[in-house]
Amino acid sequence: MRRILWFRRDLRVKDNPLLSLGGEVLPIFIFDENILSSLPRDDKRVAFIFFYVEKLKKQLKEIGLDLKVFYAKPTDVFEYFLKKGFDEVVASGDYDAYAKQRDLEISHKIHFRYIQDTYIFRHNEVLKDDGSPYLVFTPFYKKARKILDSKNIDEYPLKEHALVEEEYINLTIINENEELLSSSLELQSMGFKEVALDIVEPYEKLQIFMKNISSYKEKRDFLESDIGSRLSVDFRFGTIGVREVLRFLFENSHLDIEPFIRQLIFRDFYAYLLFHFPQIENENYKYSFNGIENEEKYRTFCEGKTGFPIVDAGVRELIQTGSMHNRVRMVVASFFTKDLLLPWQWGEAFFAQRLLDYDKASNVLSWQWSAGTGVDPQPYFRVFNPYLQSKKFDKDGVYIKKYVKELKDVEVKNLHKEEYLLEHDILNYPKPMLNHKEAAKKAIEAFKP
Ligand SMILES: Cc1cc2nc3c(=O)[nH]c(=O)nc-3n(C[C@H](O)[C@H](O)[C@H](O)COP(=O)(O)OP(=O)(O)OC[C@H]3O[C@@H](n4cnc5c(N)ncnc54)[C@H](O)[C@@H]3O)c2cc1C
Repeated sequence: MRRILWFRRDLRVKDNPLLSLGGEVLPIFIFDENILSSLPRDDKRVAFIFFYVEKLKKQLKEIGLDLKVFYAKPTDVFEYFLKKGFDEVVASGDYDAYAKQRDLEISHKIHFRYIQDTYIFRHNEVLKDDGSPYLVFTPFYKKARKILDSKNIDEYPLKEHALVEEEYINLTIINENEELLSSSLELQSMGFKEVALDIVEPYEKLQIFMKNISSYKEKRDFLESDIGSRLSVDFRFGTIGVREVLRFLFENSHLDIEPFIRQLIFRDFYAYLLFHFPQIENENYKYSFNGIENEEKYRTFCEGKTGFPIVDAGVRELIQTGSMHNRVRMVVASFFTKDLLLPWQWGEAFFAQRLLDYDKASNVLSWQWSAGTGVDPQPYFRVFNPYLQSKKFDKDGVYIKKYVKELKDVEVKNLHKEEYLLEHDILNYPKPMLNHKEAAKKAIEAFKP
């Protein structure tokens, strides 16, 4: 068997099912021109992926293999391989519409084999007794948890492979005339800039996180302590496998690991819903109301100048770091869809452009959850009060003051008070752009089925 091993969301050697097949192989990674061409030249994700692609190449060399790296449209890459006598291409699944269509087109050229890696469960592994997909998380979680007790965490053994002869040193570019060009393997060859990244290796994150895992449930929402694992970006690009994390957790089962396992299963649930209900990528699952387009409100939000401290801090954190605390994502998405009544798709796209851990399933489903329009959403009449949220989860205003410097001299208690913010001028910081109570009332009316 001659196989192309297509690394995509699994940028690692350890416990990678791609490397458990054996035979003659050509490992590849494609910087997808269709996706990259619209990104800013200093996109942090491209730099992050590049860092791990180089690392993967090194790791593969250590086991006698290598990685051929392309900057091209994936269909052009497989066109190139057509005459080279490969039996199949193997890759782990990707559930969003673009990825599915891309894989379908490639499967018309070469036999395409999916393997399970990105998620804990296959899309058809956790079903109701009548064979239909679950629509509510808790029963999904209960069934998934039973399966997990007996399987899905074993490590894939690394097999012996023979490396297909190819040129591996350089970056292979396929241009618009389908010509193959060779360039040095660096970000600049694709037109991107080096970006300073604060990369912490996933194993190190896991070690740090395990020290706090017992207080994860109780403290994960609090912004100052911020004790989350920060592994979302690693799950996104497979720089650590979810099976490995689960094995590690089970080895520490004397600690309170369940709340964290629940979140991992949540991630699976969202991908599962996107697989079974692909239309939710763009459309509401529930209720027809879909926000009111308003460019001006949108711009104010994107600049982090709504006058709502917790919302502005979240937006600015995202712009500066490529991340946002989970609790703040929930507050921001609620504010966006309910207070501002903007279409959730706009907010989803705003996050998509900036989140380092951007994942179509988690992002779309979370935005639809916040808007109350998703498969298993919060009730449409639940509107987060941004002031109460910040009072509870950022009591001392540490998070807010970190990202909204204009508020550094404001007394902490006033950061959480609408009347104060509406009535006082704060140098260089706007007044709240709306009254929350009135906005919440309007939202409930608008979303009411
Ligand atoms: C509006 C909105 C948009 C979001 N967009 C994304 C996204 O694009 N990519 C993404 O990975 N997560 C997204 N999330 C979920 C969550 O905010 C992040 O996974 C989390 O903040 C990552 O931090 P962590 O790794 O420290 O998480 P931890 O608290 O350590 O959780 C462990 C892992 O569980 C998973 N997880 C945790 N919470 C959720 C959740 N609510 N939904 C799905 N998976 C979860 C993640 O893979 C995470 O790494 C979004 C949440 C909201 C409310």
